[in-house]
Amino acid sequence: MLSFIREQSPTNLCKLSLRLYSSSSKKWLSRQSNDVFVRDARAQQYRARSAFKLIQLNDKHRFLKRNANVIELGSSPGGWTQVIAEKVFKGKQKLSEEETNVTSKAGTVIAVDLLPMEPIPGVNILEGDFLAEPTRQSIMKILDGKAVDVVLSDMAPSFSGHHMADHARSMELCEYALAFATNILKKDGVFVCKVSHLSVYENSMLKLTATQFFMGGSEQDFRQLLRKHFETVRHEKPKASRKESTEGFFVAIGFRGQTEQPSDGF
Ligand SMILES: C[S@@+](CC[C@H](N)C(=O)[O-])C[C@H]1O[C@@H](n2cnc3c(N)ncnc32)[C@H](O)[C@@H]1O
Repeated sequence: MLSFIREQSPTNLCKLSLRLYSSSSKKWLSRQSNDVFVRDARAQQYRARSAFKLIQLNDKHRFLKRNANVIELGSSPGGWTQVIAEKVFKGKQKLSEEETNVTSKAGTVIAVDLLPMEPIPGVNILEGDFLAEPTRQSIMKILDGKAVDVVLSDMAPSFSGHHMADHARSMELCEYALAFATNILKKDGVFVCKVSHLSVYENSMLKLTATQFFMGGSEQDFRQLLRKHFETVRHEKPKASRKESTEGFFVAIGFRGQTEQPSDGF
């Protein structure tokens, strides 16, 4: 491959990259227009097709309940948050825009992301790094001592393109999220976390196709850790998660309760 690139003149390389670029953007456009979840997300006014991943996880495991206290990590642009708000505030009179960023008497939803996010009625949106102390302090302030029913993490690092490094960073975010969850969840609480699996790639002429996923050592260790804290641990790949995507989700149900002295979660 490298020798092929070296043999090309600068003009040829330019033409080649333009062809590749336009063919990959065409592919992306055609994938978007043929994707049933993209269409459904538009029809149902979800901000992202990812909303259906959470809908499918919840349809199977039923962890989002009316009036629950829910913390979502990695929430922007807000597809998951819309689903969470629908379930938690279900049956309540439609919350108005003014009720954004308030603590509801019954049911609190806190959505955290590095990126800004459009408001969702009833939801407390925190823009900040979940790993930073001030962000966690803001979460605790909003909770005001309330026990948490569900912690979800759809956090993903900015991908560097180096798969092993991206995988390691993604697992690190999972570990931080779990440490935090085990400090604030109530007994029998639920933790849902996205993981990015290692993959075996079929690499042909600048076409990268993930063909197989497997759990590396760090995911096995993480699953063991989840088993230590939760009664039931399931690995899920909802239909809405693209086959070629290396992502998967752990759903951990039945938090056994805090065993050690609570720390700040890290
Ligand atoms: C896949 S997106 C989330 C999509 C969202 N669940 C939805 O349905 O719209 C992953 C998000 O994780 C966020 N993220 C990554 N690291 C973070 C961190 N340390 N603190 C807060 N958010 C983080 C990113 O900014 C990004 O918006």
